[in-house]
This record gives sequence, structure tokens and C-alpha cells, in this order.
Amino acid sequence: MRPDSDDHADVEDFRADAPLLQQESDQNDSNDNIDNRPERGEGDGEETSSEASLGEPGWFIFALTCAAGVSGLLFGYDTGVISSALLSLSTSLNPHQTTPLTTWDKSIITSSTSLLALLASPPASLLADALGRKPVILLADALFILGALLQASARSVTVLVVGRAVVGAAIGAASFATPLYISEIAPARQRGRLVTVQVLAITVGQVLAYVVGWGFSGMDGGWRWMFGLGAAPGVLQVGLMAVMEETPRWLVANGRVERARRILRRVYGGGSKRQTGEQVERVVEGVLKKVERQVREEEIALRGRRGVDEDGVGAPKTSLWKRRWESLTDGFTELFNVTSNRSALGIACLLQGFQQLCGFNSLMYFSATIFALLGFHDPTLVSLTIATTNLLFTLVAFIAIDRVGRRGILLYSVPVMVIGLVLASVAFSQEGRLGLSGSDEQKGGGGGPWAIVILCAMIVYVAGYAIGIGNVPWQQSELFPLPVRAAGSALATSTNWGANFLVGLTFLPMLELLSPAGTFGVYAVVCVVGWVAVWRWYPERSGIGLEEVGGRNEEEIART
Ligand SMILES: O[C@H]1[C@H](O)[C@@H](O)[C@H](O)[C@@H](O)[C@H]1O
Repeated sequence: MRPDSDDHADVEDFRADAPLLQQESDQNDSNDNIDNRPERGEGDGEETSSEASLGEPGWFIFALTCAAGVSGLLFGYDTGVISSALLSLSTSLNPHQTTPLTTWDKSIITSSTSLLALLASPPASLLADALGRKPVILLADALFILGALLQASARSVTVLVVGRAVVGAAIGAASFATPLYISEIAPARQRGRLVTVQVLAITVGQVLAYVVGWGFSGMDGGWRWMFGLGAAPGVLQVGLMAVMEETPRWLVANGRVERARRILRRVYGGGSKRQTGEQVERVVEGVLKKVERQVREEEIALRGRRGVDEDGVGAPKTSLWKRRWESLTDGFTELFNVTSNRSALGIACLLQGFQQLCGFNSLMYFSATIFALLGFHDPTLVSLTIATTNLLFTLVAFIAIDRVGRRGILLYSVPVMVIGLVLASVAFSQEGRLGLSGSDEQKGGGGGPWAIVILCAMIVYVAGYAIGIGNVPWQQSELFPLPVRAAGSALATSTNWGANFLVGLTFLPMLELLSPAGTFGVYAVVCVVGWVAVWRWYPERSGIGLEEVGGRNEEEIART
């Protein structure tokens, strides 16, 4: 069991694999339980500076990050493509090809993906511990390809929903395993930025999906191409991942220390600053020692829970899978039993829930539908501005995240979202003609002045989203200590998909029930509540963890 007292302070890892929620002792009351984490061990400062002496990461770590990041591309493509595909589907899946899809059909086609993503994350965490992080990413690829083919060949709404669900399972597994893979393989100092590469890849995937959607929107049955092309990045990633490495942490945990050492040499040996083999070796051995220490600690803790002594006396004979299962269930038990873990989980889930309940993906999924109803002549092209804004401002986050810190970036960006949403709500109430029944021609007025205001308001909202809440929650694995990392990340990922499912399912009915002005007003209220929650509960220093911000870390280390 993870220690609750300081007794085990010397065995905590406070760098590459440490939870970043350990706080200053003067942290406010709300974070008391998090503050109970022990102080850093001796020598960490020295190792951090020697890691820093290697400079920026080399090509190897970028290659690994980019190869893993293709999962983000797939995630983005498959969630983004639905916007144009819904328009292109028109009547083609109706048995007599006469009437268009109903609101319910559209909602279920859209949200089946997030429902399966929600269900897939916890089992994916079991597989990631049992088989390794890399096989889960490969398994997700197989599902991405299968799902794309099913969707492209669908002749009924049911088959399309099944295809979307298979893709959803792939997204659920990949969206849990990829940030975990990157954060475990990345040197601590670049972890924030490298995890953001995955979110960048998601937004690139969404832009690609919109471009493909636009390209095929005029073609009869174009939606089959839109869905089918989603198989391509999956094939690409299978090729790339075949030459990628497993994470050193998983290898050590599974007794393959020599292999882990070889990988760490490549990770730390390619830094931007010139270094001697001896320097690299020192860092590698330091990191390896820490990971080994953690793994040993985990094993001892596990034996303690099972009433087995150090030498294994009293250990019942169990199969590998049973042991894995026990270790996973222990992870979940420990997650809920230890106060600081519960706090970390609460924050991770809060952020993931907020990321979705603020309504961003209703634009991702339905912006083409909204712009069509607003009377824009080329709604798919107009909705490309949404995806492009998301991509560009995620790039801003990529540059700013390690400098401004996770909390700061959220506190500045969420008010921008509120401004955009309130403006959109007011403009919708003026536009007035938007409704969901009746033909597009009856509704549209050719994109009048209020429609332009709505478009601008959405761009403001999306910019605010992309800089902050669009990516900060994916830094989730850094919030948890190693023994509960897979379990904590899996639950937080499920929260993301649960909330995503809810938004996908309720957006169109909400438009009918509350009107667009009311719907966007609700999202504005969610953002205000989310801002207050971040301000109140997200720890001041989380995410600008001690090892993450070069100079500042070293100062901190010197002080302690
Ligand atoms: O971080 C990503 C990104 O912001 C995407 O644009 C969005 O569609 C996803 O739901 C989110 O998890």
C-alpha cells in the first residue's frame, strides 16, 4: 500500500515518475491531503541538474513521441470526421433512401463512439500493465482499421453505429495508453511539452478530417471515403510502432532491466548539448535506479497486502494473469483508500469532465450542421475554421504550457471561453431563425450578419479552449504516483469519455429544447463553475512540477 506517513519518504520518486501534486507546505487548506506527501529524497537535485545538462531531447525521443502521437491523429480524425459525414450521409442509410436521418439517429451515431471509448479505458489499463504500453497502442490500431472499414461499407444505421463503436473502443484505449506511453518515456523536464504533442496530433487529425470532409462533401456517397480513409494512419502507425520501444518503466517492472538500460541510453544519449558517454551513463543509471526502487517498493507493498514475506514465503501459486488482475485491483483499491490519491483522482476527473462538459465537442461534431442551418453556403469549409483555430491555439499551448504552468493557463483561458459563449448565445438569440426541423433551405439566410458574429464568437471560444482546458487534462498521469498511475489515468480518461458521450447525445435535443441561445448559455455557466473549481482546487504548483521547469526547479531544489 502506498505509505500515508513519512516513513517511506526515502523511497518516493520525486522526478521522472513522481506525482506532481506534491506541494509546498504553505499550500492552502483545500490541498492539505495532497500536501501530506513526503519531502524529496537526497540527491534528486543533483540528478535533475545532470539530466538538465543533456539539453533538449534528441531525435530518438521525438521519433518515439511522434510515432505514438499518430494515435492522436486517429483520435482526432475519427472524432472530427463525423461533422461532415453527418451532412453527407443525408438519406443514404434510410431503407428507401427518401427521408434524412432523424435527430436520434445522428445523436446515436455520434455518441456510440464516446460510449465505447468510455468503456474501453479501464480494460485497456489492465492490458497496458499486463502486456505493455506498446501492444495496447497496436491493438488500438487494429480496431481503428476494422472500425474504418465497417463504417465505410455500412448499408444501415446499425452497421454504422457498430463501426463507430469499434472506433470508439480504439480511441478509448489509445487516449489512455498514448499519453501514458509518452509520459513514461519522456525525460521529466520535457514531459509537459511532449504530452502536448499528442493533443496537437488530435487537433491535426481533426483538421485533416475536416479537409477530407470538405473534399468529399460534393460527391455522392462521399461519406464512405471520409470514414474509410481513417484506416490509413492506423496502417502507418502499425509500421512505425513495429520499430518503437516499450517504456523503460514497464520493462523494469517485468524484469527486463538490460533492455530498459539500452533504451534509456538512447533516450538520454541524443540530447542537444554535447555530452560525454560518462555523463549520459550517470543520468541513465540514476533514472534506472529510481525506477527499480519504485518497482521494488510496489512489489513489497503488494506482498504486504497479500500476507507474503519478502522471500515469497506464503505466496499462493497464481497465474500471471491473476497476479496482473490483483495488481490492477490493488491499484484501484489504493487509489480510493489513500487520501492524497483520492484528491489527485478528484482533480484529474474534474479537469477531464470540465474539458467535455464545456461543450467544445458539440462544435467538433455538429459545427457543419449548425453552419448549414445558419445558411452558410459551404458549411463544411466554414467549420474548418473551428478545427484550424483549435490546432493553432493548441500550438500556443505547446509553447506556453511549461512556462505559464497548468493552473495559470487555465485561469487565463477559461474567461476567454466564457466571452465567446456569451457572445454566441446573444447572437443566436438575435439570429432567431435557427431550428432543427424543416429543410436547410427554409432555415438558412445565406450567412447574415448575426451568423458572422456567431462564427467569430465560436472562434474566440475555441481559441480559449485550445490554450487551456483542451489539453491540460491530458497531463493527468503526472498527477498520480506510480502504483496508482494506470488506474488513476484510466478513470480520468473514462470521465472524459463519459462527459463526451453526454454532450454528443444531448446537444441536438438541447438545441430543440432550449434553443441554441440557451444551449450556449448553459455551456457558459459550466465554464464559470469550472473556472471556480480550478481556482479553488487545482493546486498552485501542480504541473509546473519540480522537475519540469528547468531553472525554476533547480532553485526549488536548492531551497529544499
Ligand atoms: O484534447 C482534445 C482536443 O481538445 C480535441 O480537440 C477534442 O476534440 C478532444 O475531446 C479533447 O480531448
